[in-house]
Amino acid sequence: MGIFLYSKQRKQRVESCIGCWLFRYLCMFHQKEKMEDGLGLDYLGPNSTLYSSGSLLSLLDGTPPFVTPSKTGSRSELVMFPHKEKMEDGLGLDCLGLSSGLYSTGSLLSLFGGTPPFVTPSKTGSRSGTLSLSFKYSLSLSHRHCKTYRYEKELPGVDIFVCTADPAIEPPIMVINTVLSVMAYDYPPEKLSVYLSDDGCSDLTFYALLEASRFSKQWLPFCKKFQIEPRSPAAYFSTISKPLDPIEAMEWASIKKLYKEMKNQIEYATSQGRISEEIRREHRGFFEWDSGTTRHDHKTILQILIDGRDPKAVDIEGQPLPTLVYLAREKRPQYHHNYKAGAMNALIRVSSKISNGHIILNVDCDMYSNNSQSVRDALCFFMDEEKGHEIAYVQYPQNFEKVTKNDIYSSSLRVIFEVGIHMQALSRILPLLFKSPFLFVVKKNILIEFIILLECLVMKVELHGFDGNGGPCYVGTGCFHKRETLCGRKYNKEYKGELKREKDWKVEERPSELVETSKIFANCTYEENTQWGKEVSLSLSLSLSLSYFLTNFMYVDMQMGLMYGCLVEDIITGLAIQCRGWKSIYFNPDRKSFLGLAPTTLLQTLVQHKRWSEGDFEIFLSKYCPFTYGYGRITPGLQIAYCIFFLWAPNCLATIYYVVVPPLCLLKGIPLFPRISSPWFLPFAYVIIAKYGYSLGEFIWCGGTLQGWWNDQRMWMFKRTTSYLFGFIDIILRQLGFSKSTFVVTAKVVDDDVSQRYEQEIMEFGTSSPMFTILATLAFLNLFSLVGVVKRVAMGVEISVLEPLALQIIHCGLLVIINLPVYQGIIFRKDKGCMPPSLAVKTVILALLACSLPYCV
Ligand SMILES: O=c1ccn([C@@H]2O[C@H](COP(=O)(O)OP(=O)(O)O[C@H]3O[C@H](CO)[C@@H](O)[C@H](O)[C@H]3O)[C@@H](O)[C@H]2O)c(=O)[nH]1
Ligand SMILES: [Mn+2]
Repeated sequence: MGIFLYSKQRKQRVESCIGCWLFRYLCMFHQKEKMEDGLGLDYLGPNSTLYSSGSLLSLLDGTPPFVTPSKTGSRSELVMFPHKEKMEDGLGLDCLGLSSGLYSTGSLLSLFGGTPPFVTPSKTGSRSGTLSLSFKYSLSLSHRHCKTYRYEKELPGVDIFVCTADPAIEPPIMVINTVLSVMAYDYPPEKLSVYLSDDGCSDLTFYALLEASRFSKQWLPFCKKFQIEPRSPAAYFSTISKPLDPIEAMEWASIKKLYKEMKNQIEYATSQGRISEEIRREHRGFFEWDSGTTRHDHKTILQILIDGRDPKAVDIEGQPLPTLVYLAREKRPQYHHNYKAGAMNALIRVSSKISNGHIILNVDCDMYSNNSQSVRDALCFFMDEEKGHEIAYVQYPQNFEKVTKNDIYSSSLRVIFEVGIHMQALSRILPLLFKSPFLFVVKKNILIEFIILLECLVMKVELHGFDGNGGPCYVGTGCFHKRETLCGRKYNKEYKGELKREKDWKVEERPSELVETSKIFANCTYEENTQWGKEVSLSLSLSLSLSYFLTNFMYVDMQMGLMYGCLVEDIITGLAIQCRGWKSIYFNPDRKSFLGLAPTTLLQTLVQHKRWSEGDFEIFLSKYCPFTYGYGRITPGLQIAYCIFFLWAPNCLATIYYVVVPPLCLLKGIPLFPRISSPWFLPFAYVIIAKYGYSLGEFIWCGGTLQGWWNDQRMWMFKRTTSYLFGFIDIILRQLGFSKSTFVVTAKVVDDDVSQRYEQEIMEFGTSSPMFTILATLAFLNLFSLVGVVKRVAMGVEISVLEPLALQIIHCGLLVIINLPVYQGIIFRKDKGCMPPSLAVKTVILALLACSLPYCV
């Protein structure tokens, strides 16, 4: 065991716990190869990859043959060509409106004034050499337009589910901003339905949604008329200042005023904690809340606030509005509500009666849409005539707004989601490079090869790595699903998926009848003796023969909706879908599609990670372990990829060892590592430098700062010694039948002074928590150990005596430096975010006790 096992590494891979560097590199190369031969990543994220390289290379001279990486021949044959053909004949990406997505990804298009021949890779490029640009453009334009028209009509219905759980920690004004942003998608409104699931069953949230339904009549036409982005009013008004155009400016001012009024009213009601009688009388929906209604005990409340079928449901310009529905599913103390998974399943059923959209988008209430094209972009994958039928879901990354520069809590999950901002930088530098004498030395295409290789390397960060092996996991928000795959359908080669099918969805019932008949689907008893949320455990052979028997039948895998009993319902559901043979897509365009709120206090972050690591590890120990359940169903690469997350929790053991044992041994003078003069020191030094160099390089490539990386290292250590430890213990206790898991909803509001400290990147403690007790005790333990060494030196102990302990001293010193914010929080700070004094006393005593341990044995 070496110090290199000391787990401060950022990617939390399996090997950090078991020392399997080899394993890691096998895993990496596997992913890399996938990307290079193009079977994986590029297909699954064609635009992010191809067009980013496209935009870069176009700057050189726009020669498209270089756009496709050379090794992707096989990929191109397999996948890109269908896309390409579609782009050329206008059936695919462009006609669905992805072209605008391409503009926003900074693609070639923007450089050539939208001239399509340059959008597509190699074959088109050579053609464009033979045909004149304008001739081809005018040809494709006419061709394209009629196909666009045809596709527009074929667009499927899309149901959007927004989940909220508690008006106190998820303020209604934030929730409706998310709702408004998704209502304003650039998509035919008659095919769009937005559902808000309120697990808090709060009339405050209902009131906010009612206000939003009124405001949408002005907001939606405004968004569409001026093509604004983002379409969450709060985000729009906080980022975009008054437009210069006088007409737009006037409308801007009036709609801003309207928004402010609405916001004030909602916030006033929220601060009062109740709805006034006057407002109550405005809508009969409020009468559903009677004196007996409590959050955990109430009947189903379902209200269709905008009925898309109603010809009178139009905005101020007479254009139809999307359907808008409020749902608080029934809750009874004797029935487990299964948290978000339960809410989603109720939504799936209720929506199947009301609008039955073929595609379902799921967003958390704190994640607004930042890109009005996202629906059309996602549909390009589903509607692809060659490969679309294989795809179960399209996952966008989770991006966060208001993350501070150095991301003190490391909440942006940069390496997990990021594609590599370096592309933008490179695209600026390269043209200069090519103009330089450097060109004479290195041949242009060799350099291009090199860049592409570099790109492959950098893009190989976690979700992109998944993408190379069959598709990303489902991460709970910003994900488009095919309804039927979410309802348990198994992939079947013969089935080509009929997106048009539900276009004919007609509901004849009157609105009040429709509400009554749909309500039943959200009742507690509805799921009794059904497959919702569960999977019937059949013996393997039986299930195999059944599957065989039912191949042409509909739902084979005996499980419907999101799965219950797991804290990360999203991950396990995605895994189950992939195991049913489906592919998924990771799509990460330059213009972020969704922006959410990251936790802004240390405790929130640690609690969130406890839930994640606990849920993930639980899957690993369950029958859904990717290595056993996934065997033969998903690729080995994907099995390994899942385990990057699933083994977060047990990682705590290695870290705790390295934070506790070396300082204790140092106190007693027991050397644990080789001397600096010994040749055995070299492998240690190599691994430490290589590991941290790699991690730092990766972080910077992904757009982070040096300080950000250091913060990230600290957060990994904190998470591993607290969140993962608690998650690990909870799982063990649960296996033994001692405890039950609970979903602790992350708070989305903090006091002003807390958010001020967050902006100043000052670490927030403020309360007593067992997690802080551990952090502070470990920090003091290392400090005391280091002080012990300094004392020995001061007392005249020769340096040579300490030489065998050199690595341990450095290790301890680094831990002290990384823990500086903890000491500050205990000793130097006096603000409200400091550590409570009682905690300080307790942890110092604990650390002293620990320090005395080596002397007792
Ligand atoms: O009983 C519940 C609990 C939560 N939620 C909603 O679930 C979402 C996620 O909750 P949050 O506290 O924000 O958790 P996060 O850790 O930020 O969420 C991530 O991780 C979760 C799994 O742990 C996924 O469900 C989420 O989609 C994913 O964004 C929120 O919209 C909640 O309103 C419910 O609807 N009902
Ligand atoms: Mn969240």
